[in-house]
Amino acid sequence: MKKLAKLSIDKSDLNSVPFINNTLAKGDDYPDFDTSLHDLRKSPFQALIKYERKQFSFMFFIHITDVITSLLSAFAAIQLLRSFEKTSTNFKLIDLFYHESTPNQILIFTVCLAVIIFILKILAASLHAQKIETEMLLAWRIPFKLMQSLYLQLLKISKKDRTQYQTGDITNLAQNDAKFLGNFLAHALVDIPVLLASCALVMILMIAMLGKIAWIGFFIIALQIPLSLFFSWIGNILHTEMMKRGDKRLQLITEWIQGMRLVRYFGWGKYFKNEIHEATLSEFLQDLKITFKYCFAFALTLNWWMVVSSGIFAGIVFYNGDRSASTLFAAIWLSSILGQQITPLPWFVNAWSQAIVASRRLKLFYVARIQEEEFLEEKNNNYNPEEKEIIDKIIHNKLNSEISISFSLNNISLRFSKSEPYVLNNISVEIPAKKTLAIIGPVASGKSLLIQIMMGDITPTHGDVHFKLYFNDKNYKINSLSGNVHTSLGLALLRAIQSYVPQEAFIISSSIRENIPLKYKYQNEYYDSDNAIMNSIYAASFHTDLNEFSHGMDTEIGERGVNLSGGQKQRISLSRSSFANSSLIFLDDPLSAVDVKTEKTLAHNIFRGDWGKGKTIIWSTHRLEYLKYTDNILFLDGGSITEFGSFETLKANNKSRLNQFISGLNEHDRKN
Ligand SMILES: Nc1ncnc2c1ncn2[C@@H]1O[C@H](COP(=O)(O)OP(=O)(O)OP(=O)(O)O)[C@@H](O)[C@H]1O
Repeated sequence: MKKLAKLSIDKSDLNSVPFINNTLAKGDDYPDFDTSLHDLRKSPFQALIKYERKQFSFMFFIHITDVITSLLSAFAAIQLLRSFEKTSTNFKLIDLFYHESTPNQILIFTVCLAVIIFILKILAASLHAQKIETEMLLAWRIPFKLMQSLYLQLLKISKKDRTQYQTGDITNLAQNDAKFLGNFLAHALVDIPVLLASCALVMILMIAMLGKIAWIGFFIIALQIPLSLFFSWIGNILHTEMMKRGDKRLQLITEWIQGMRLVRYFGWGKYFKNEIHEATLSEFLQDLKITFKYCFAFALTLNWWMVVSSGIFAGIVFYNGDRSASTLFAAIWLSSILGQQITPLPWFVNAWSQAIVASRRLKLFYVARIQEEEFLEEKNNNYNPEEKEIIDKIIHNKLNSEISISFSLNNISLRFSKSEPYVLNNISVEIPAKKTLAIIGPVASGKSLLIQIMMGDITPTHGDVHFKLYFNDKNYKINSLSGNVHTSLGLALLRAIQSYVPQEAFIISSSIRENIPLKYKYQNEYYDSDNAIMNSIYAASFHTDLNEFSHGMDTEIGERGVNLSGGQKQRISLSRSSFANSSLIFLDDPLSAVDVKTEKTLAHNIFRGDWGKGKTIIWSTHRLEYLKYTDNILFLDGGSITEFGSFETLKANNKSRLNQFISGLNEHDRKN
C-alpha cells in the first residue's frame, strides 16, 4: 500500500505540472472565485456554458462543418451512382452533365466525383479529430475547475453550514458530480444543436431525392422524441437515487478508514463489512437499472434507421415511386445518416439527466453560506488610505515592525440555530497585547468555541470582538489600527499574524520537513532553511524523537501521521506554531497527549522562552500545573464566565472556582 502511495505521488511528476497547466489554460475564460461563486449559485450548468462559450462555439462550428462535409460526400456518392444509370430525371445537374455526354466524359466525371468524395472524407475526419481534441480538453478542465471552486468554497464555508455536509457528500461532489457535468458539457452539449441542424439538412436532402415519400421516414424518426423524453424522465429519477446511494457508500468508507483501528479493536469489522456490502449492493442494483434502461434505449435507437428505410421502401412500393438503384441507395444511405445522427440520443439523454442532477447537487453546496456572508454590513470598518496601505502590508507580510495585538470581547453569545440553546452567553473580556490568557473549565463548557470566535472562524450570534494592532513603522504617522475580527479585513489581518494549534493535530502524508512549514517541496528545492525547521523542532521538544527516525526530517510519516504517536503528532503541530513565529498564538489544549516531563519543557518553552515572548497567547487547557505562567485566567462554565483574574488573585481566594476545580481534581486523584 505504501509502495502504491509512493508511486502515485512521485514528486518527479510535478515537473509536468507547467505543461498540464499550459494545456488546461488554453482559452481559459473563468473569472475569479467570488464572481464565479455568484454564477455557480444560480446554476453550475449555465455558469460553465458561459465560461466555455468560445470553446463551445468553436466545437459547434467544426462539428457542423464536419456534418455538412459528410452530407456533401453522400450527395456526391449518389451522383456517382446516377452517372452510371444516366436515367435520372430528378436532377437538373445530372441532365446538364450527361445529356449528350460521351463515355469518356462520364468516366472523367465519375473519377472527379470519387476524388471529391475522398477529399471530403479526409476533411471530415480531420475536423472530427480537432473536435475530439477540444472535447478532451473540456472533459478535463471542467471537473478540474469545479474541483478548484469546491475546494475554495470548502475553505470559506461558514462553520454553521459546513456541519450539514459529510466528507462522503463532498468527495462525491468533487469526484462524480463534477465529472458527470464535465462529461455532458464536453461530449454532448454541442452535439445536440448539431444533431438538430444535421437532421434538418438530411431531411432537406431526402425530400430533394425521394420526394414526399421521405415524410414517411420523418414520421418514423419523430417517434424517437417522446421515447427519448420518457427515457430522460426515468433517467433523472434513477440517477438522483444513484447519487444518494453513492454518498452513503463514500460516507461509510470514510468512517471505516478513519476508525479502522477502533473497528479492529472493538470487533466491529463484521458490522461495517455488512453495511458497506449493503451500500455497494444497493448502488450496484441501481446501476443495473440505469444500464438496463440505457441498453434498451440504445438498442432501439441504433436500429431505428432500418425501420426508417423499411418505411420508405414500403412508401415507394405503395405510391409506385422511382425504384432505381440510386433512389433505393439514397433511401438507405440517407436513412442511415439520419439514424446515425440520432443514435447517440439515449446517451445524450442519459448524460443530460446525470448533468442536471449533478448541477442541482453542486448548486446546493455552492449556496451554502461562506464566512464573509455571516458578517453584518455595519461591522465593516471604513479605513483611511494610510490604514489601508498598512493593512495591505501586514496581510502581505511586508510591514517593517514587530506587531502585537489586543482583544476586546463585548457580550459574545453563540447558538448554532434558533432551535438550539446558547452555547456561549454574554462573554465580555479584555485581553491585553503581549499577554497570555488561559481558558479553563469543564468539558463542553465552550472553550474551543470561544477560541474559534476570537480567531474569526465562527461569527457570534450576538456581540463583537474588537482587536487593536500595535506596530512601530517609521513610515507611518499612526502606530495602531483597530477593527472588528468578523469583517473581511479583520479576518485577513488576523490570518496574517496568527498561528493555531488545534486539539487534534492535522498531519499531511509527507515528510516531517514538509509537515512543519506545510508547504509542498518541489524536487531539489527547499522553501525554508533547515535551520528554521530544526529550531522549531527543538522548541516543540521533538528533537529526541527525530533522532530515533532513520531518515531524520525526511522520514515519511504516512497518511494522517499513522506512523506517529498522539504526542508526536501534537508536537509536530506545535512546532508549526513555533516555526510561524506569529504575534498571536491560539493553543487549543495541545498538551493533552504529552508526558509530564515533555509538558514541563513545552510549557516552559512557550510561556517562558522565545517562542511566546512578546506574543499574545490564548490557551485553552485542562492541565492546571502551568497556569501560573499565564497572565490571566478565564473560567468558563456552561458557556458563561464564572471567574476572571490572575493566577495569584484566584489562588488567594479560597472560594474561587479555580481552587475548587484544583481541589476537586486532587480529590479525584486521591480516590483513584
Ligand atoms: N457545530 C456545532 N453545532 C452544535 N453544537 C456545537 C457545535 N460545536 C460545538 N457545539 C457544542 O458547543 C458546546 C461547547 O463545545 P466546545 O467544543 O467549545 O467545548 P470545550 O469546552 O472546548 O470542550 P472540551 O474541553 O471537551 O474540549 C458543546 O456542548 C458542543 O456540543
